[in-house]
Amino acid sequence: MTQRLAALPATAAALLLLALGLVAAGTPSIADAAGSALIGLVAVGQLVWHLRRLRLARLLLAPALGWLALCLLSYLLPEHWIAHATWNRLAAALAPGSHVNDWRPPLLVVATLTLLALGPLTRTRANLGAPLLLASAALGLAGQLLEHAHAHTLLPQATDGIRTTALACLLIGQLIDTLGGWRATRGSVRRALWPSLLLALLAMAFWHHQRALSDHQLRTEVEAQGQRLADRLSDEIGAHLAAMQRFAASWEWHAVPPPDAQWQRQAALYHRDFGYFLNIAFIDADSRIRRVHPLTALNRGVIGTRLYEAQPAGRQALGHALAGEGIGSTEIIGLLQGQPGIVHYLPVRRPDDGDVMGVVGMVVGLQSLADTLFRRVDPRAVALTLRDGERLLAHQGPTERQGPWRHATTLTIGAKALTLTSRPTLDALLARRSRLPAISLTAGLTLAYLLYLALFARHRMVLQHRQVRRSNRELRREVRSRTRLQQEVEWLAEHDELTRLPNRRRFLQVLAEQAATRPLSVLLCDVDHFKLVNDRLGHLMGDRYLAELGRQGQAVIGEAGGVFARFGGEEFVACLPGRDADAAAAVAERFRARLAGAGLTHEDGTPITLSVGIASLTEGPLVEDELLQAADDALYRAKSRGRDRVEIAPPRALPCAGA
Ligand SMILES: Nc1nc2c(ncn2[C@@H]2O[C@H](COP(=O)(O)OP(=O)(O)OP(=O)(O)O)[C@@H](O)[C@H]2O)c(=O)[nH]1
Repeated sequence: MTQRLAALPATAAALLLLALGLVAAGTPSIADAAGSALIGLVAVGQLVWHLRRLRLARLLLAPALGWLALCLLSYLLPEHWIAHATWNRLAAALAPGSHVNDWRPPLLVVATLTLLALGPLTRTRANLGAPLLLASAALGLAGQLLEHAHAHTLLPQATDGIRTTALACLLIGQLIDTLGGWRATRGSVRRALWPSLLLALLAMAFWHHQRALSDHQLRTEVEAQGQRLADRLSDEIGAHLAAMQRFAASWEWHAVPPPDAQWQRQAALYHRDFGYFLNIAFIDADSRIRRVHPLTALNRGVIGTRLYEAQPAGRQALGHALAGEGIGSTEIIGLLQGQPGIVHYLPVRRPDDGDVMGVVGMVVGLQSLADTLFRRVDPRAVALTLRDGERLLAHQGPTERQGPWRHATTLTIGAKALTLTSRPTLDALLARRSRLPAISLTAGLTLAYLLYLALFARHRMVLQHRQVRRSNRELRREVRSRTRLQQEVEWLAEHDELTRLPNRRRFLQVLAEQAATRPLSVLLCDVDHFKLVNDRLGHLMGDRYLAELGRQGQAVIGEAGGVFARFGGEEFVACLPGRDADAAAAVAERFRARLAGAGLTHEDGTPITLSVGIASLTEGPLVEDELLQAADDALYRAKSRGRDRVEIAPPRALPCAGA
């Protein structure tokens, strides 16, 4: 309860931060709003979870997880399965003009949020992997903080400070709330967490390395592609210079000015092949324009114009060519066609004396040249610019959502060095970007999660097995002690504890077992004046006497093949199967004699004596009570006749068969 309350402020702080961030941004971009909404959804889900409205929390977190799953898929699925453009179309359907990157946070943020959203769904249960999810989320967050040092990557993985802090608040809230729940299984959590966390860390390090490698490769490709493009354009420029020279050389055998029809025909061919030759003119030695192609209304007006006066910017280049010093090229000048361009002047010499009889003027429109050169490049994938220093001469492709890398190279047109810059668009780069790092990260984190589950379950099983073994051992010990007790109880039920002889009950069983044995004698023995022993020597000594008496009797009766038992008090009984009365009397006498020598004496030194009554059965059925009664009667007689003697019950006193 206390933990739950302590977790609430952290989660509430996350929501507050997000709200403040949105308010401070004024009109936030779709990316900002979507990122905050996603974190906010998880935060509200977690807040409700802290309040233990688990069902509602699940309802709130499910859409967030669905959104995150889509983001993850957009990072993982190969381009030929779902193209980057398709994801962009999906994004545009959600909000016109938006792109997939507006709706999906960086991969590391997606991973952290997914792990945080899964936390409440596992409900703090260590056996469902909650500790690893939280620890991996912490790793993801740490990765985002470190990511600020790697801003040169294609897509930085860190989100802004407010959202990163909000994520940290969510993490702290969850940690406070869940820590207590793992106390019961902390041993297993510790065992499972470290190896799997190490695997998660390795997955992140591997992802980072792979991403840097793949970005480096992509960047190298961009540079190579830019260089290939520059080479192609240089070739094209080389081709048009050669064509210009061929064209100028073809007029050396003609009159001045060349015949107009022929001029128009020849120039038209070049104009068709090199569309950026906006005008092709023949200028005589007096710098007057004599022929021009195409014959547009504008061009008709310039025929006869003296270029020295009409075009001061080109005077030097024209003079250079007319003086026979080679091709003269102007600086970049504004053309009548409304675009920047260069005019090349190529001298036409008389074949006999080599004098310059005129020049061919080629007006190259730089925008048209760029259009021709750029035509082979997809304007959606690469933005191209042609610059003269800072001055933009031509541009093709988008100006927004450009990738972070550009390739610049120098193109020389005549004497002019221009800069050609190619910059692939972000979407083109993302479409070409390898999915392998994202797959590595996702697979690594999943493996770490599975490893955690396996190690945790294994450790729990080991503990349970240990517990079962301990219980088994205790159970076996209990069974042994109960068996011992049972045996003792059983023994006590049939024996006398003091003398360790069979008791009355056992004796009666033994007697019953001998029911068919004839002759069968029973001896009832009673210690004489035993009360005196107790009174004078004490009960303890009386007990010792009884125990010794038992041993002596057991020895004598056992020797005779009988059973000796304690009948009660100081009374003993013996059963002698196969012995008649006389044989039993002889055994009784042996017992008395042995007792006399056993050293058991009264206080005055007189030996302890014994009175014995014997009853024998030679025929007929055994009736135990009657046989014992007869022996008791005989004992009584022995007592009354002075004790320390053996008396035999008269045979007639015994029951007869059928009597
Ligand atoms: N120490 C001890 N005394 C016992 C035990 N069982 C019975 N006695 C005693 O045995 C004595 C029996 O006394 P009595 O029955 O009066 O007989 P007696 O003194 O032996 O005299 P007679 O049998 O008539 O010769 C009593 O004092 C009992 O207390 C026992 O287990 N231990």
